[in-house]
Amino acid sequence: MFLEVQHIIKSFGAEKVVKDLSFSLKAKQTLSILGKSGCGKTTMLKTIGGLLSPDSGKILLDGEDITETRPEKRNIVYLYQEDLLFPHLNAYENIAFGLRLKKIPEGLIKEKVGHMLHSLELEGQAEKMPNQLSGGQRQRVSFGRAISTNPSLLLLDEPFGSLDTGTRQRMQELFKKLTAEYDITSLFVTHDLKEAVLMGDQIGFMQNGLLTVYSDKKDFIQDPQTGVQNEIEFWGGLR
Ligand SMILES: Nc1ncnc2c1ncn2[C@@H]1O[C@H](COP(=O)(O)OP(=O)(O)OP(=O)(O)O)[C@@H](O)[C@H]1O
Repeated sequence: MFLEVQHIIKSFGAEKVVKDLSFSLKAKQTLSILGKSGCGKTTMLKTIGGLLSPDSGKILLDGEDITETRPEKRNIVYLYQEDLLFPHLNAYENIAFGLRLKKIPEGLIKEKVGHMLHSLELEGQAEKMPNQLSGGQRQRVSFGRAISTNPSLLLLDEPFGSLDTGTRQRMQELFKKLTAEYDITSLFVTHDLKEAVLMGDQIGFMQNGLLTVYSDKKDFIQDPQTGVQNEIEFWGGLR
């Protein structure tokens, strides 16, 4: 398995927020994680990304134990809803930022950013500053910046939460396309049931710091805890 999370526990004071978290994920797959506010999703992502240290447990990425590795050395990108672009850099430079840090030659940066802008359907927006872009366009630039450096793992924390329904739907389609094109392995946290089903190759449900990963989408749909059955009954009741 590409990502292996083994018995992670994380507490804040007396509050045990992540309880014995264990799961694994194959390369190039997306695990979507659904859960109510406060159940520990962000804490889980931050622990995997290295922004928080677990009390105990292990994290292996591509066979390497990264539990103690500093966040900037993990090759993991954490992307969240309010993720800010650099306000003084235009769309092109925001995407190029990580590549410049890696000292990639200018010609190659031009090629990679050009390709990314095309994939993100942002041609013609390259020169715009963040405050001249729409919310959905800014989100796409953030996304481009996150994946342009080919991270081993992408952690997405409710990335489309602030977008209107139509834009959100287009971002979901674009995300699917880009994860396939850039061979991305990701954890996708969302409050949205439909989004969880659409985005995940696998689905997990988190409740009170405990994560259940379903081997099959059908099991997820049938489990009364996940809320899918309520949803089906609601829509069925309107017929
Ligand atoms: N730095 C911290 N110090 C103390 N408690 C914290 C800290 N960060 C999170 N918590 C607590 O841990 C619990 C889980 O928070 P977390 O942010 O992981 O939830 P979440 O599932 O991501 O929620 P949401 O969907 O609302 O973002 C909450 O009770 C929160 O108050």
